[in-house]
Amino acid sequence: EDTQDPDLGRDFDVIVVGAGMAGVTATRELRAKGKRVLLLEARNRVGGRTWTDTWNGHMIERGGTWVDRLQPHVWRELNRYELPIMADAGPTRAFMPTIGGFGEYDPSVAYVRQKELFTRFFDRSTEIFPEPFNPLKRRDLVAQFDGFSLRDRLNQMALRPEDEILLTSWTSLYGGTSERGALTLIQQWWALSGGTFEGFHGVNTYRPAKGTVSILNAMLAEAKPVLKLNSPVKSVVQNANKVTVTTRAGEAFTAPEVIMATPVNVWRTISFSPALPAAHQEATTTGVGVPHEKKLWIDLSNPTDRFVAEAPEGLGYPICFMGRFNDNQPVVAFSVDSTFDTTDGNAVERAVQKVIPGAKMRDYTAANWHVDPFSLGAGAYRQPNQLIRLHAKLQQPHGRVKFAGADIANGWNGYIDGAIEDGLRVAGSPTLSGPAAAAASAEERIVVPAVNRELYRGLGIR
Ligand SMILES: Cc1cc2nc3c(=O)[nH]c(=O)nc-3n(C[C@H](O)[C@H](O)[C@H](O)COP(=O)(O)OP(=O)(O)OC[C@H]3O[C@@H](n4cnc5c(N)ncnc54)[C@H](O)[C@@H]3O)c2cc1C
Repeated sequence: EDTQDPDLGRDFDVIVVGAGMAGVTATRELRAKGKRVLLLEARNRVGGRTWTDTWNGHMIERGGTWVDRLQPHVWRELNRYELPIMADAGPTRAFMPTIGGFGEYDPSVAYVRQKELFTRFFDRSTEIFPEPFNPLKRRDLVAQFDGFSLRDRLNQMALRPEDEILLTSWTSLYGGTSERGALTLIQQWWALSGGTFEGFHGVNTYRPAKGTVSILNAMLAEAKPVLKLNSPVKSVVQNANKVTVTTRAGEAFTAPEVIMATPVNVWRTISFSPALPAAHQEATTTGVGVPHEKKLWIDLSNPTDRFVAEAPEGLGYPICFMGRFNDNQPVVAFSVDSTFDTTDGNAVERAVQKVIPGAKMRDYTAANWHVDPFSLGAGAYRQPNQLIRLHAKLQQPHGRVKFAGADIANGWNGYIDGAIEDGLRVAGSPTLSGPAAAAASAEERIVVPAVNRELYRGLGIR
């Protein structure tokens, strides 16, 4: 829908490539500054790695879901547009790994031991990230830990097996594998969460009641850019005066400035002239998005109650995390297992039954973010040494081409909040940290359902 001047034609002030949270935020900011903006999106929808969809009559999020007041950029947007949020009701049963299989617990007691272990795991995190929106503030300390994988940290702790398996559902899910993921990113998230277990897990409690897409729709309604869907960009060619962006269909547009708000992993599928700088090439080749991540929505006829299950890494569980968080909603499950074929319904049911023997599946749907050509991975998760080697460089422009996204954000890297933060940054708008972040987190123009932060994930009180 062309809501800007229809005579704009093919020449714009700025072309933004990618209508995820970062690209849409940058677009809104640039429109507020009076720029003529073309927003080019490859898919037939906005949202990218957030995707509010309908399945069997349920509203589901196939990608990013949870938001929290500790995430000031997204919190400010929810308040700005007065978008309602809901709290998950939370599980009534927790299945936690034990050496002999799974133990079933009351959620209020299931996490006592895990809290102790997490707190030890994160040890010096708030010292390493004293200003968590400025990850290189203590570059000297970061340098001591940046080479560590999550697995290195687990090994260093020399845990008893019955304790280690309480952590590896999380280290595998976040890192893709514990070997692949960098310790420093999860340490930074811990610092962003206030350095507590309740904060760290609590950020997965609230969700936009009308879907993550409600944030994007509100921004787009305000910005009214020229938005072209179904327009995958094939090449980005710059000369001294302008940049020409060409879609796979051969449509060409020009602007003096281009913002690449696609996932880092997708850069390698786009032809840049001149070629990308070395750091950008390294990042897109080695990858930052969690590989092989699949998110499934599963309709189980048994069990039908609210539960959560965490499966350890390396013991043959294709699903590492699974739960029903609200009554009468399908079960959500995550997998980072490269061998798990989610097109095979029998394999999916077997994977569920590995965690809950006797479970019965009626139907399921899966999003495989790794094979999706416009994400080539799930949420970002850095690998060891990428923070010091690459982070600052990836935010640098390449001539007239700038880069944005959750994958390269300063604060909540890999989250919706990071995408919004980085959209602000690339558009030259202030980002939030310190007292400004605290003020945004304190905003209460929306109703915030009460939750009990003493309980795992801040269970909703119903
Ligand atoms: C399964 C899953 C669960 C998650 N859970 C959470 C969560 O609970 N909370 C949270 O905060 N975050 C979560 N995340 C992370 C969060 O969704 C992302 O970090 C964030 O949405 C990324 O936003 P972005 O704008 O940086 O990138 P994207 O959302 O990937 O946007 C990039 C856009 O670029 C487009 N594009 C790609 N290639 C081209 C091309 N060649 N031409 C034109 N356009 C192109 C894409 O289609 C896309 O729309 C999750 C992610 C996944 C995958």
